[in-house]
Amino acid sequence: MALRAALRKSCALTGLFCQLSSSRHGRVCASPVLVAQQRNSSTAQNIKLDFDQSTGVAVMHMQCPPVNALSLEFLTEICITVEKLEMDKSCRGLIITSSQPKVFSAGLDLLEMYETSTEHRGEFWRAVQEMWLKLYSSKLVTIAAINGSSPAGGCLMAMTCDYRIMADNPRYGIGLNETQLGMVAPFW
Ligand SMILES: CCCCCCCC/C=C\C/C=C/C(=O)SCCNC(=O)CCNC(=O)[C@H](O)C(C)(C)COP(=O)(O)OP(=O)(O)OC[C@H]1O[C@@H](n2cnc3c(N)ncnc32)[C@H](O)[C@@H]1OP(=O)(O)O
Repeated sequence: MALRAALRKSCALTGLFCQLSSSRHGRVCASPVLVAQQRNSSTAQNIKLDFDQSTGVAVMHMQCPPVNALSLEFLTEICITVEKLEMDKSCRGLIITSSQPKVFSAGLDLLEMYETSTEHRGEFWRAVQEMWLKLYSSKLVTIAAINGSSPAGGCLMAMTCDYRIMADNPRYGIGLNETQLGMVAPFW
């Protein structure tokens, strides 16, 4: 709550918060095709991007059903979207939120690690690393608007943003729980 109050006082971020409730004024950006093709991935189907050029604020709605699990494809889409926004000089802030009910992101897609090849897992973990490094080092002001549960990789994603705001609902959990799955994140 203190964070939210502090942020509300910040003139620089006023536009970003307005965007949370006014994305209908935004325009939808083109799909990030280029890098997707380089990576042999499909275009962004799991992200709805509202970008209001008058405020310079983009809202990335994650809509990868059912729970925004971070698959290789979805991680790639997220990275490409951030890259494209960073290349747009009129963009200064990014809000990341979820279109899925009750879940911000369920974290890494467990199916990417189950009975997949060593090579695939290598590519997957590189994409994980790239996602959080890209967000963490972004020149954009980044805000995670956490409107649902956000375990493990979902929490990581939120942590790498500059600010986090979480819906006040006791049913929504957030934290680094991956060790409970016997999972230790690799070094980077
Ligand atoms: C600043 C740098 C610091 C570095 C720190 C390092 C941090 C470590 C980095 C990475 C490690 C991260 C590892 C992971 O993320 S592993 C994944 C961990 N995630 C979980 O354990 C979440 C498990 N899921 C849940 O708890 C719940 O599903 C829920 C709360 C997200 C949603 O609950 P609910 O609405 O009740 O839905 P369901 O449980 O019924 O699920 C619906 C559907 O979705 C499937 N599903 C859920 N989670 C995942 C997932 N992670 N991957 C793939 N699929 C998932 C679930 O199986 C259901 O499928 P269905 O039966 O076919 O319908």
